[in-house]
Amino acid sequence: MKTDPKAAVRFIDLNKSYGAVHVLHDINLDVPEATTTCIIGPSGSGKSTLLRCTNLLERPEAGKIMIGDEEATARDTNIDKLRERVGMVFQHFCLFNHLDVMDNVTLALRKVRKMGRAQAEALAMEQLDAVGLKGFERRRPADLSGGQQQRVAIARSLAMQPAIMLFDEATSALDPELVKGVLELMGELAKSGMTMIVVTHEMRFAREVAGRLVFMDKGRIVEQGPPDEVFDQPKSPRLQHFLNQVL
Ligand SMILES: Nc1ncnc2c1ncn2[C@@H]1O[C@H](COP(=O)(O)OP(=O)(O)OP(=O)(O)O)[C@@H](O)[C@H]1O
Repeated sequence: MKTDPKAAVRFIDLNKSYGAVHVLHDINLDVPEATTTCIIGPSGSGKSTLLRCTNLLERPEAGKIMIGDEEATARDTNIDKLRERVGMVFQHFCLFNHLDVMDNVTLALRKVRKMGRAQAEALAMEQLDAVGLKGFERRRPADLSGGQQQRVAIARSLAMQPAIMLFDEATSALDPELVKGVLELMGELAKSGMTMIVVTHEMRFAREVAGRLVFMDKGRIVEQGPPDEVFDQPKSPRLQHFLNQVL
């Protein structure tokens, strides 16, 4: 296989099943550094599963995932350390509703990183400021809009200073008027040089922000390349059919 020497994440012959259902088939993919790789494809094609394997929320039963020079799928991987390096933002935010914004953002810094409260809060303030939520520190998630909750989730991930960020349909649960702001924030993060893998149904975002686009169908990577090429010159009938439906 031809490999990218600067790959931040490398999936090698990855296979994943849920019981008898084989969901990922022989995935081979290099995710370049400092680039946004968008994964698109029909519902149930395995996009989220691939993302969730990347930080071991799911364990593949065959194949390897390399994060830089380290094999994430090795038996002795320290999962906390892996998730410090590989942050993840979910569709449904996954905030702790009984904690305020500041405590949501600082929790992992204090419990996983063992950082003192003052230092953790200073770091959290920087990130809350960066996502436009300065002044919201003492609010509870229930008192925020969905877009603001998603910004808290992004700030929480960024506070851990990850090398790679995973976004799993981060705007799918938002009211339409709140989608734009979160996509803009993700776009800024991409421009800043963060390595990102983004599962999305937002085709405009994928075209404008992605450096690389990956089309999955039925658990396989069917096509990949620069967004303009994938959108404008789809080779496979499956991608052509998908684009006809979503564009
Ligand atoms: N925890 C699970 N247990 C059993 N089957 C699962 C589980 N998670 C996902 N699946 C199945 O695996 C397949 C791939 O699901 P996945 O969520 O990865 O697809 P997707 O492309 O992200 O879909 P969507 O765009 O709808 O989110 C689907 O058939 C789904 O039903």
